[in-house]
Amino acid sequence: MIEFENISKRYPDGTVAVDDFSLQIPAHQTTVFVGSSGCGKTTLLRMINRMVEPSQGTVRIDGEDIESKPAVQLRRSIGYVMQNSGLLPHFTVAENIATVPRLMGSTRQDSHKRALELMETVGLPASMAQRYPHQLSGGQQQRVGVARGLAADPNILLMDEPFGAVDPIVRAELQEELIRLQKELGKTIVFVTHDIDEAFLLGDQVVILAAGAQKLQVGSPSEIIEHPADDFVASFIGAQRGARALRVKHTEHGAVLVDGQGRTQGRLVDGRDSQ
Ligand SMILES: Nc1ncnc2c1ncn2[C@@H]1O[C@H](COP(=O)(O)OP(=O)(O)OP(=O)(O)O)[C@@H](O)[C@H]1O
Repeated sequence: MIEFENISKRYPDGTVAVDDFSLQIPAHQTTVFVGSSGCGKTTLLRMINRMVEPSQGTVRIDGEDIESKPAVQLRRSIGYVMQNSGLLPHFTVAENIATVPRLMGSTRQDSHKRALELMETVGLPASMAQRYPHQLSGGQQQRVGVARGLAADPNILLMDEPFGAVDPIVRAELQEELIRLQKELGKTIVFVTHDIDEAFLLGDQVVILAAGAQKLQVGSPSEIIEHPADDFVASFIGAQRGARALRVKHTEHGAVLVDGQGRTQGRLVDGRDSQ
């Protein structure tokens, strides 16, 4: 479990990016920080692996204050995937993935083997191992980024808008792939996005944030959709429009559900809760 306790971050120029933020992030689940640009999502994420040091407060991992751990060691033990994959342009795919195991002391041969295993895990053919990042599509580069994030077999994986720069079709593919991976690996994932649909799709716990990392609501997607904390959250999650504004339409073959654009989304099979 990751805990933020009364965390604030004031940057040297005086910007208060995070103002007294507390949260518990359960292990083996996906927690998503969602909010508009500049609300402090990246700052929060980077305080988990000490890329950013808080001005006040404590971050704990499994009960232990992370300040007690050397920053470099902590950073290497936590996976980090960022928006533009962050791949080293003069390293091949395999070399990019193998960097972390190499830094952690694995032999060249073992690290290469690990890189090939991870390529398979994230759905990349082994034939791409010797390519350079510029010889891959944006979606493939992001897969390499995810493989690299997993290379140290971390318990925690931090993902900062990892699918923000790819087109919607590839994005949907990567999201499905992450859901599949997470079922298999059960990591503690902390994911940052400004896309509420992505947050609801991927998050077990969704944290809706406003400026200064102010928590507007924390809950499962169902809790938030069923009980938005206030009108602002209701409007932010699009409760009254688009894919979440479902209406019942009666047809001669029974009731169907129609979204805000009038498109049929499914058939109403039963009035009771179903799991
Ligand atoms: N190194 C820095 N020095 C000064 N201010 C910073 C620094 N990094 C971030 N900020 C400011 O802190 C606030 C929060 O930034 P942060 O990057 O955490 O937000 P974000 O929610 O991740 O935004 P985005 O979605 O645009 O990436 C913003 O006002 C930003 O300008």
